Amino acid sequence: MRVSSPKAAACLKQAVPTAARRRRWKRKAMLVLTDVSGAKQLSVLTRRCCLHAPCRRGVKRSRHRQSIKNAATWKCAEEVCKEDEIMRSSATEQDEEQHEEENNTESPRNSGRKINGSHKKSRTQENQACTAAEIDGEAMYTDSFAPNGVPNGESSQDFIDDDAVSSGASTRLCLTAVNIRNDQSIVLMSPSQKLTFRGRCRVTCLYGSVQVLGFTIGQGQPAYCLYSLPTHAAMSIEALPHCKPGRTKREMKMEVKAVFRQRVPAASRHSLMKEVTSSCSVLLFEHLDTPGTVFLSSFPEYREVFASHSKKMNLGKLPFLECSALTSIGVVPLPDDQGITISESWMATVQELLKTCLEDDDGYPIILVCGGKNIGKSTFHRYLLNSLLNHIPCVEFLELDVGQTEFSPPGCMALHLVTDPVLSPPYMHQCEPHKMVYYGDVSCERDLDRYVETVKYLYAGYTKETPLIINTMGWVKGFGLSILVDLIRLLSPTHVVQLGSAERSQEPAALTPEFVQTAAGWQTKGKQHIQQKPEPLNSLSEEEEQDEHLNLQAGFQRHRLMRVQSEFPGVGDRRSLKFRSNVLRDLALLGCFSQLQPLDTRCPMPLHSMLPYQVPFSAVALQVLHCDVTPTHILYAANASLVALCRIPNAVSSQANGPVVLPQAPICDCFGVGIIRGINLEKKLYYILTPIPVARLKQVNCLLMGAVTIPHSLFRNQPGVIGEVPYITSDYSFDVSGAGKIKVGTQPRRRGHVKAVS
Ligand SMILES: Nc1ncnc2c1ncn2[C@@H]1O[C@H](COP(=O)(O)OP(=O)(O)OP(=O)(O)O)[C@@H](O)[C@H]1O
Repeated sequence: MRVSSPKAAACLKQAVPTAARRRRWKRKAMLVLTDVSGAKQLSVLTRRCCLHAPCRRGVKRSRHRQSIKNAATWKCAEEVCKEDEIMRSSATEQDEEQHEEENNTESPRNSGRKINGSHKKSRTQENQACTAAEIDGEAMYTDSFAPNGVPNGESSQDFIDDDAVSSGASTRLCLTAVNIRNDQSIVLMSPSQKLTFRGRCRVTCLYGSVQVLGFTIGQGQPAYCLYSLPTHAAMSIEALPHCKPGRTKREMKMEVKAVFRQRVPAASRHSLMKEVTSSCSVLLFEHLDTPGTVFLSSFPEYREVFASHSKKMNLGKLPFLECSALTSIGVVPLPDDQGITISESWMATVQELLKTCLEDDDGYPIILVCGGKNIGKSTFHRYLLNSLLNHIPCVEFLELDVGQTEFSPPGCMALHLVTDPVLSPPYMHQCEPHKMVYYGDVSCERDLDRYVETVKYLYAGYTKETPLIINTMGWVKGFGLSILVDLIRLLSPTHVVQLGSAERSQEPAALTPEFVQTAAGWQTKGKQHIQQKPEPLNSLSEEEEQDEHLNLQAGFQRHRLMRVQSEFPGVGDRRSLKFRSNVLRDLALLGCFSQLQPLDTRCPMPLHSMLPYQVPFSAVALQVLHCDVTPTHILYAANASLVALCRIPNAVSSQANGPVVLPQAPICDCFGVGIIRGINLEKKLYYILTPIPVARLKQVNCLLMGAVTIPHSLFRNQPGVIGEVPYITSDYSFDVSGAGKIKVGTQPRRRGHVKAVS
């Protein structure tokens, strides 16, 4: 945001302490969104900034202004947007219907958005539509049939040269892969054959079955979108052995040929037929572009993550295997050692948990996954989720890692009902939670009590009708360990999976039931602690009563400890990560906002060109989490901020003039996040951009702000803006108030210490 008017500068000077203004001016510094309260970004509130939201290219500024003119609640904002016709398509119910229709006739390039159970049908329909189009449209495509210099009509079966792999040179792949159309290839895989790759694709299993990250994709299942992106270890597709009782090899071969007749153009069929065996699996690979990939790759800093040509694919010095039938659709095969390493203990643990889930009659297991940072917790729970989804339709997932969330935006804690396999990094599968609370920071250090209370609130939503997987933080020492002990006591998991590594010199203590019974928690106390306490002479004090209650509530149920050794290269070493966790968080937030994109991937829309909702001050209450902001400054903190859109049980009492400020930070339902992109002081309106469905928005009556910030790339990349770029300046003096950060100590203090101070 620019501070160009003296009025704005004066306003900022008044609002912000002098200490906060001092920061060295860097030429071309982009952000004037600075810290007024230790955790919050501040931006200057001027009418100019609020009203001059940049226009979408091709839409006249005056018309744009007109469209955001009407004061309205969430509901009315929707109507205004409909009238204006430039509202992003996914926001309105009307458009949702339209999307459904579009989905059914979607081309392979457009599909691939995270699909939950209710969409499964449409995905199948989509496949059917695609099949019909393929058959009808055979003549429309030129059959590309020249992989690896093989002339048209011959298959690209090649063999790996081990020396070449170890020397880092590209080599050929021992797979039959044939390019059948511009963006489609058929791959034949023998049992146990593996394809480890980078890139993204839609995969349909036409015959046999394969396994990807623990999930089995078989014949007759819908297409699945696979994202093996350089932010995470490479994904592998492994063909499974299959036999059909009562059928001869010849009959099975005939079945494969029948599939080819249905799906493969005549010109490509012949060479494929030559390679078919009765035990092979047949996969259809399709090029994949989704609104999410197109939106994220529109940011220069993330283009490499999605680049679909091998040279640009951020492979670095990785050897890649030549297979033009795959590279032409955006998939680069790699040697298998680049994929996920599955240790013996990992596999044994998954098998045993599967057995428990499927065979135990004493209710479903509650599985808590824990371990240090970058030890492989997320990769393990993805594999476990996928393995369970092979057998049961739904698994519940409790997200307690606020810094590295799986399905929800960073800073949120959530309970999810997972019905679809997890075959992508978190930023490609952000989805609606069953129950969610905004914690408001990427670490729980600032307020451990709020963290534990939020856990209890979310756990109350667990249906107990499916297995539950709990993802925890990588903070397992000091207070982090106390919190982990609390979690085990409060949630009473049946199984605790503790990941560790032989390569780490200092491993945290084994979380055996005995250890958990005696260790000190943050809110709960261990057995020893209770025994050591002198018997109360009279009645219990209020605090002791609460402790007793928590210990009773915890119940100290004995869990089964399962230790998993992670054995992948660079385990637990942050330096070995190619992408830092803050980059992954930014990607996750952009992933959320990519849901605003139109389905037509040819024209991605930058966020600043989208029409925001307008919300009256009186309709929503505000609060800043983890720090105190005086009510008179709250709008400074709110403008150009990331906000959580929440529902509090009490009605919001409207204030005559200003914003409604909550006295305390509530623990309440959160529906997702948005960006306050402007505030109109005259009309008393917030302008908010959010991908949350309209039906949910109608329930929102509270906006919470925390220490999670808008990705800077959103400010830096505002294409199509002519002249001054909103929110950014290269002409800014850091002598102006608000230009510096106030650093707030985040070390939590023991309860006793807090008391001693008070
Ligand atoms: N079994 C594995 N084989 C190969 N690479 C792995 C494996 N497990 C994890 N990795 C890689 O290590 C990195 C960290 O993995 P992951 O995110 O699963 O760890 P984490 O413990 O959940 O991390 P955090 O503490 O940040 O939550 C990722 O790049 C991931 O792809």
